[in-house]
Amino acid sequence: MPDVAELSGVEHSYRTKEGPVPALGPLDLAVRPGEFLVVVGPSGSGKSTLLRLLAGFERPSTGDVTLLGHPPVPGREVGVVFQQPRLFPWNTVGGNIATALKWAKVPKPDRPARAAELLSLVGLDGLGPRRTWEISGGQQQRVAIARALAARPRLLLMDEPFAALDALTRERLQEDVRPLAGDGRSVVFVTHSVDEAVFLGSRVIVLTDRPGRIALSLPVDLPREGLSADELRGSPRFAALRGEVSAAVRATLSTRPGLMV
Ligand SMILES: Nc1ncnc2c1ncn2[C@@H]1O[C@H](COP(=O)(O)OP(=O)(O)OP(=O)(O)O)[C@@H](O)[C@H]1O
Repeated sequence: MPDVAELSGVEHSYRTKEGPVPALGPLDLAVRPGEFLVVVGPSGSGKSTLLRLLAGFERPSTGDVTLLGHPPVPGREVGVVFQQPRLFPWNTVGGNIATALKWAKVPKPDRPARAAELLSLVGLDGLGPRRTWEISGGQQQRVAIARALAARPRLLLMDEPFAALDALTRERLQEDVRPLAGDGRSVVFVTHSVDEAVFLGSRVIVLTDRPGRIALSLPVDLPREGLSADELRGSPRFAALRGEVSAAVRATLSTRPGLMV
């Protein structure tokens, strides 16, 4: 099967008044069908830039980005989830989903059933009529995930989506998001948490300090089914992988002055 997305020879700099700021690359990366790719790296190493390139929000300064064989078109073909849910506050949970289904050009008669299916997928059955301020932060982020899945994207991009949540809610969401990659869908997920990376990823890449290049690309050989979340997190293999990723992250910081994570 062809790769879902590909970056070849990509470098990206932002133009500023003081001159170009190199943010990413040179870098080659393929997102494979069904993979859960987690990106870890120091602050400012270009993780969000990588997602912005995949979403088509930015064009690379050098090299090529392709999504399903052509340059990505912003707002189409990928679903994006940010750190903040960014829901429409004047709308209900169901209304937020309905708007996404409308944008995704789902025929009107099909929308109620599809909205119910999406809410069920993210564990929010029956919460359609609630206002967005009547649900918790974790539930709001679940709505954001459902909304991002409305158009059945082949690629879901998630930029530190759980960073603002408490530890317990975060673990619950990790457990629910882990199965989202698979048949017909790949996920690229950015996080600062090594534990989160190893738990979620079928592959973890570690970026170097800015401009981010690939310091480590590590397949995660933990079972995707059959073990409970606690069993996975407590397994010796999980600890070994976490150690490997942590060491690579520490190595990227070793050249930095002072304390920066
Ligand atoms: N619009 C912009 N204009 C100028 N420089 C930018 C812009 N966006 C990002 N940068 C710079 O590019 C570099 C990479 O930024 P990016 O946000 O991709 O990093 P990151 O790894 O996601 O960081 P963090 O972990 O802190 O969210 C940083 O040095 C940042 O300051």
